[in-house]
Amino acid sequence: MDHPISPSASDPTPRLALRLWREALSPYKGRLAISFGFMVALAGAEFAFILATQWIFAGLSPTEESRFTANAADVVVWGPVLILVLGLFQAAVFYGQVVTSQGIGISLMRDVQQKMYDRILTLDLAQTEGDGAGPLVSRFTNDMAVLRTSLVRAPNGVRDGVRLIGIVVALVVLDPILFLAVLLIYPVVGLPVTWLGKRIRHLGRHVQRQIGELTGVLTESVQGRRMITSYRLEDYERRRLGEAFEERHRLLHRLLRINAANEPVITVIGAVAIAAIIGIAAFRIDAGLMSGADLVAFLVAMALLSAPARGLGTLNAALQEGFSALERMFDVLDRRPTITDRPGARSLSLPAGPPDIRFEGVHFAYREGEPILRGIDLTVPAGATVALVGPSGAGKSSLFGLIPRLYEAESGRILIAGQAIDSVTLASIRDAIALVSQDAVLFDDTVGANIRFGRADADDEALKAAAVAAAAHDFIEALPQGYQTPVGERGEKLSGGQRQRVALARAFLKDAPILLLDEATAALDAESERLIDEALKRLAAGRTTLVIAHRLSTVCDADLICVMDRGQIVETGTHAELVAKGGLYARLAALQFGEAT
Ligand SMILES: Nc1ncnc2c1ncn2[C@@H]1O[C@H](COP(=O)(O)OP(=O)(O)OP(=O)(O)O)[C@@H](O)[C@H]1O
Repeated sequence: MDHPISPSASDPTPRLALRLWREALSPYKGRLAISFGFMVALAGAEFAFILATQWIFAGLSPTEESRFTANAADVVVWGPVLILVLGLFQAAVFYGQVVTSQGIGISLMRDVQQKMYDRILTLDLAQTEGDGAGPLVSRFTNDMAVLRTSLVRAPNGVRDGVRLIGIVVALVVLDPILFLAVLLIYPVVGLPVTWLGKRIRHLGRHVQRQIGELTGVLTESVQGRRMITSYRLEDYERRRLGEAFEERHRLLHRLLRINAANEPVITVIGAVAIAAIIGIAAFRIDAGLMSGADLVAFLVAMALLSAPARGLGTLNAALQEGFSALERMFDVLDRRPTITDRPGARSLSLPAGPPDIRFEGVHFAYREGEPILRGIDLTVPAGATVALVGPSGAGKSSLFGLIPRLYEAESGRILIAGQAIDSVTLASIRDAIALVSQDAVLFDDTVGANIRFGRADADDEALKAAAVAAAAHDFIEALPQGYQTPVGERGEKLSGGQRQRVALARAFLKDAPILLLDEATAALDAESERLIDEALKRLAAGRTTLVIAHRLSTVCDADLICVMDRGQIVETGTHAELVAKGGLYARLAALQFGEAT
């Protein structure tokens, strides 16, 4: 696996942002431009709103001669209209901005999801199975959720930035000197708020930790009732728990006081700031450098400033979280499969009849140093049925997995019709193999669709013929919607035996020359067992079949039985030969098939 993007000492954010742009955002250039246009329009509307208040208040200020100034008549008519129009315009661009920019986020998520899934489909099984599956699924669930939050907040942050610029320009236009004064005042009055915020977070963590400790003590104490009662430790425990309850009470009270102080402190600070502004403004108005209307507009602008300023304050945290989720998602996109077609690989060329399969000195391990298959030599003659038996963990399923190249052998060769499987294309090998596994994997679709996975272009006649051959047609016809009946998640609406027959029908439809059959271990009722047995016989006829056998009837019918133990083939022969030999098979058969042997 290569990981070009890995956490490093240097800040990965610029690199991630660049990559996000190149691989995900650039197709949305047009929509991004529109969305930015809306943001600028919104900022413009706010700017206009501030100046409109100034114009209105300038018009409505009483003068000595009359109750209104000269342009009052205009203001009385047009003031309300202007505010209304600006409000409507703001509402419309706000809506447009949210829909376009968050719409881009939603589309981007779909793209990344699709890309990740496409990548996963190409990966080796080893990279996605077992331990690998959980983290991969979490890329789609947890990381996607985090990314979604960021994708909502990032455009809001840009919008807040643009709005802030508009408001600051308005403040400068109204009175640059007063604006400078605000710039100096704000950091000073802002300090207590920051300090309070830190205290609240600190205390909050403390409370969380104490709750954890208390839970531990409580659990210990409640579970230890037997001990407490028999040793009469009640008083000791009451004191011990009492101290913990008291500590919690004390912490919660502190948190309460500090939380309760938060709002009042903000109010006081706001009052101090506004008082300072009014104080300074009073001097400037008195000196004729500023009008009362300027001051009103200035205060309106200050009020408008707080929302975008708060939004920008929390933007960074949201972005950082989003980027780390994105990094983990890119990591999936950067993975590469190791089992691939060799350059210039040709299709497997198949003989007219079924092909033979040969294993030559095959060694295999999932992890280095833990060999699973150790020197497998095995020939499955063309058209024959070979049964694999052996204790659990012997390596039977692993041997199966090597044939369609789900996993790669460490050494040795596997040949189909004389061609090494790693020299031909993956698609042609997988086309030549029908796999019927014991868990009979069905997807949440109709019965018909599940069979058709065998061969997508099969017509209804072929579909029905396959179902008949698999002894599935009758039960399917009896379902409420016949072939159109949904099977439910993992085929839960069908019985175990029915699921297996659907899986068999799929293999009939695929009509591949090689059959890999992993028999069900779960017991079926006698009727299902008989139907499946007969279907299997029909399916194996004229194909080269390798079967992991769990049933007596299968081993008795096999041309050859290979007994595996700890990664090796330890015995081969027919059922009768192996029973007579009295080795591992004889013991296994006695255990597994009981008196039947
Ligand atoms: N995907 C995997 N990753 C790592 N180890 C695995 C994996 N699959 C199987 N193994 C290990 O390989 C060994 C052989 O397993 P395998 O499934 O091939 O045996 P089996 O003979 O088919 O057993 P069973 O009849 O129980 O299915 C076991 O020790 C198992 O734990």
